[in-house]
Amino acid sequence: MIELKELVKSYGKKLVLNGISEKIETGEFFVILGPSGAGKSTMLKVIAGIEELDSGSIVVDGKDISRLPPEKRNLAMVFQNYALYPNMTVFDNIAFPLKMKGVSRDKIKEKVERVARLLGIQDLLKSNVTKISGGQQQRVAIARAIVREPSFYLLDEPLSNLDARTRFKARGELKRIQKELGGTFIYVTHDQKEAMSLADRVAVLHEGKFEQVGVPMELYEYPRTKWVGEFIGDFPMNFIPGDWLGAQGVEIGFRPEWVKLDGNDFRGTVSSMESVGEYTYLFLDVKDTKVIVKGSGQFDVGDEVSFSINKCRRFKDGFIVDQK
Ligand SMILES: Nc1ncnc2c1ncn2[C@@H]1O[C@H](COP(=O)(O)OP(=O)(O)OP(=O)(O)O)[C@@H](O)[C@H]1O
Repeated sequence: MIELKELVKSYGKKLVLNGISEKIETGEFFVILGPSGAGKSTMLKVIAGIEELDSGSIVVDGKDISRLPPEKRNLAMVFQNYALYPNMTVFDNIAFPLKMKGVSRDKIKEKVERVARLLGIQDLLKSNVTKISGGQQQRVAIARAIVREPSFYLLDEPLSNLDARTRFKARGELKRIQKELGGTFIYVTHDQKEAMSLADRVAVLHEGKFEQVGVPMELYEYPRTKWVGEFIGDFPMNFIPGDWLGAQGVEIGFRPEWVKLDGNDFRGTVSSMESVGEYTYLFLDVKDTKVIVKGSGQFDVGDEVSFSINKCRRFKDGFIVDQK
């Protein structure tokens, strides 16, 4: 288990991590999600020991590693740009950390071949790393991290250089590899889709704190704050004054698909639209508020649409009131 205890980190006057605590289970795929500049990379750097904490501690399997230098922390880090050694073969890249440790040649061969098989790159071992695709390079980077058998892994948006389709495939692969390894992954991304599809649990980083930590469905269904409701989802959660539905002193939050079109509670005018396959997201002006609803069929800007809300959550002072 990895315990993050009251992590605080600032750069000059800028407080980036403002007392973060969480326990990450062994074998968990833990994703830290936040917008650009939220402090995700900083979080990984303090765990890795590349940046020093102002205060707080990191305890791994009961041992405080916070004051250890990076190389003594027994973790592996995979970055956005894989930083592979360009003039070496795939084999030599993967073997590199083992050579540094003085592992014997036979043992290196055995280990490299094993991780290469795990990642499906066994046929590329003799290739130069600059002559393989981005997706393959990414696997080499992961193989190089895995081969050291670290106690856990830190991944900083490792899929962000891949095109959308390869990325989708790579996510599935990564999840499979993680399960096969039984490794603990701490993975940071600003892409909520990626977070939702990979994570056992997601931590939403906002203003130096984990604003919510939970399984993906929980974050989607019961966002702890309005901010999380707007941040998670292909489209933000809608918010309307409670009194529209007869509820005083609260705001009502609902997802675009939690409505029934042609229902008779509200009317709105289509101001724009976005088609996603067979569905269309309609951006409506309803009274003085913007509301997004999901529909199917033909619509035009300027159309009048009526709808009712099937499911909703109540929020007070920015926080959810309804419990699961
Ligand atoms: N070495 C540094 N010196 C000063 N400020 C820094 C340093 N590194 C990061 N920051 C600042 O700390 C904040 C958090 O940066 P960080 O890179 O951790 O964010 P991030 O969530 O990873 O962003 P992104 O998704 O854009 O990579 C930013 O405001 C950034 O400008």
